[in-house]
Amino acid sequence: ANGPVTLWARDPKASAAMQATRMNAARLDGYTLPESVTATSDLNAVFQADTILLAIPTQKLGAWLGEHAEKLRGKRLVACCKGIDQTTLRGPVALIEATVPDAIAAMLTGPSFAADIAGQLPTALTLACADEGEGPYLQGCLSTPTLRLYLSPDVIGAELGGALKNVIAIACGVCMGAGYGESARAAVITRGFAEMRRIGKALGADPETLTGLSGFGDLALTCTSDGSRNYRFGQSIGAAQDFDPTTTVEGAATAISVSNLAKKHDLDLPICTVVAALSDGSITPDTALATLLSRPLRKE
Ligand SMILES: NC(=O)C1=CN([C@@H]2O[C@H](COP(=O)(O)OP(=O)(O)OC[C@H]3O[C@@H](n4cnc5c(N)ncnc54)[C@H](OP(=O)(O)O)[C@@H]3O)[C@@H](O)[C@H]2O)C=CC1
Ligand SMILES: O=C(CO)COP(=O)(O)O
Repeated sequence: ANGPVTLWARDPKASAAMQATRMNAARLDGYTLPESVTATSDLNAVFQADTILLAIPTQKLGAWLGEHAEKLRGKRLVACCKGIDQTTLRGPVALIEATVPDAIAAMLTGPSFAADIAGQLPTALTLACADEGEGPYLQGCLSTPTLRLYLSPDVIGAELGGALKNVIAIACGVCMGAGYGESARAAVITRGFAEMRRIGKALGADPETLTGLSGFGDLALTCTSDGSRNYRFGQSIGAAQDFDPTTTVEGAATAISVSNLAKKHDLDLPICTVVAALSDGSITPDTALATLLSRPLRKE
């Protein structure tokens, strides 16, 4: 809405259809693109911009950045994806910093279904940027009358909140799909949030960030709504139903990254660990439940 904006998609047919129909029928049907948006599959149009929002799924982001690193030098690169890369155990901002070191890296994250933003429903997000000069600029140019951005310097906390809430959302979906009940789901949200804070502490996040929109806020949305693909993926595991394998479910891959982070930093992360095993089908929901309930009793 604050365009002009170029919307790049790798598929020329998809971008041509978007430009012609002003709709993205495959990904976000029913919403009209603002006039200020031009869809293209020409990467040179992207490289002409000074500010680029990256909405490629996290597991694909590192390779894309590596391929185009030279052209991205000095740009403002705002990551919109939520996950932890399995190969490097880095979040999206850390991937940018490692691949394009002289870019200005930022993270846009928080509770926001794409359809809600496209429908101009009121939404509040975190814009995290460690650069004190560029953060307020990005906050200003990406805010709209219905999209309210809160600025944070804590990119590590913002990355972790968005990545980890997807893992906990899968656990909540399993809980509801298997019929374990809403009290159990509340326990998973709360103890999952404890795991998020534990990881945050180990990796140097500001604890306040995880209580904000990018952590608690997104956890609240994603763990309670079947608008979330991660939650629906969990529901399908819980109910032993099929799930469309082409759907983007960031939490499944991120759960494996988190299990590896747990080993690396010697962290006790029981919910994230069972989500990794549930996602690849190596344990059943009942085994996951028994594993969690048989742990030694402890202080809260
Ligand atoms: N949808 C939502 O409500 C929200 C999503 N996010 C985050 O945004 C990120 C993307 O999710 P979302 O847009 O919903 O996912 P979708 O599955 O709807 O779209 C993914 C897009 O990424 C493209 N893509 C995939 N791999 C590559 C690649 N290697 N190179 C270039 N483009 C690629 C796909 O292209 P193609 O069509 O050609 O496959 C597609 O256009 C995720 O991290 C998600 O967590 C964050 C907040 C809200
Ligand atoms: O991140 C999101 C909402 O904030 C979207 O969640 P899903 O990826 O689970 O659909």
